[in-house]
Amino acid sequence: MALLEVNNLGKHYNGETKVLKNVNFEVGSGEFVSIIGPSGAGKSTLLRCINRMVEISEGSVFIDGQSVGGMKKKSLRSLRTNIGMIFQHYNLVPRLTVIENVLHGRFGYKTNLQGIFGRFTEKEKEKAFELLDKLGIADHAYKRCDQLSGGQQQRVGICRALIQDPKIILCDEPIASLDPNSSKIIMDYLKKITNELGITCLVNLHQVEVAKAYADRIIGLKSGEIVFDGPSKLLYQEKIESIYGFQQRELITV
Ligand SMILES: Nc1ncnc2c1ncn2[C@@H]1O[C@H](COP(=O)(O)OP(=O)(O)OP(=O)(O)O)[C@@H](O)[C@H]1O
Repeated sequence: MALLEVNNLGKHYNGETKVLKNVNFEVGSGEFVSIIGPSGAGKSTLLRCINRMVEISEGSVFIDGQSVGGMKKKSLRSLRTNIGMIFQHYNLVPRLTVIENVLHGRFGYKTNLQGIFGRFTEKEKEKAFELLDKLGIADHAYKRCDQLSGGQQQRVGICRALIQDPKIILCDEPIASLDPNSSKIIMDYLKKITNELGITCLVNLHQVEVAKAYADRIIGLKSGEIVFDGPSKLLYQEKIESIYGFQQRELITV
């Protein structure tokens, strides 16, 4: 059984034009898949449907055999402990420290009261330090997050996702705000997570050349439809141009 199954997924916002149309694919454990496509193709919406940050309009999404669409609040909260999220703008709490932000990744396992009072076990704190150390930012543990560079903040985002013990990590343009050096560090870590921990990574990317360099498999979206799904090495220039259109040719260097 695939870890993620997306069946005939359709999505419209407010009953208007369909943003996703009949999207079908499966992703197995430990796969590193990149989703590419022009602006507005529906990449973010697809990730949001998978963890139900937005409601699914048609079709179904299964994670580990559980249907995401039909879930009540409590089951959804429990399911989401399996899904790490990494965002373009990090989504950290800027005035809190690095370590506090990482520990936020454990909220899904806490009662509301434990969460409010920030009650974390020694084991959780040790794990948080261990992760920060692995990502090379343990020295910053007690700094406020807004004192860190973008690349460092994204590493905090990765630690926050990992401390959840997720089965899958959804990354929505994780390097769109970063310079090339920081982007490489982040992509290397994401790849490492998949290779060493067997965690599935689904990564939305604008940069086709990065997707080709890192992903085993690429899914190309255009106007809400899958127009390519296959090994990265089979995504040829012609297909890339048909996904993005000729006018954007200069933006795509492969
Ligand atoms: N909350 C919303 N309400 C209404 N329309 C939305 C909403 N979110 C996205 N859309 C529309 O859905 C379409 C797909 O948007 P989405 O953000 O999923 O695309 P994307 O491929 O991730 O784009 P980008 O690469 O620019 O982030 C766009 O036309 C967008 O305007």
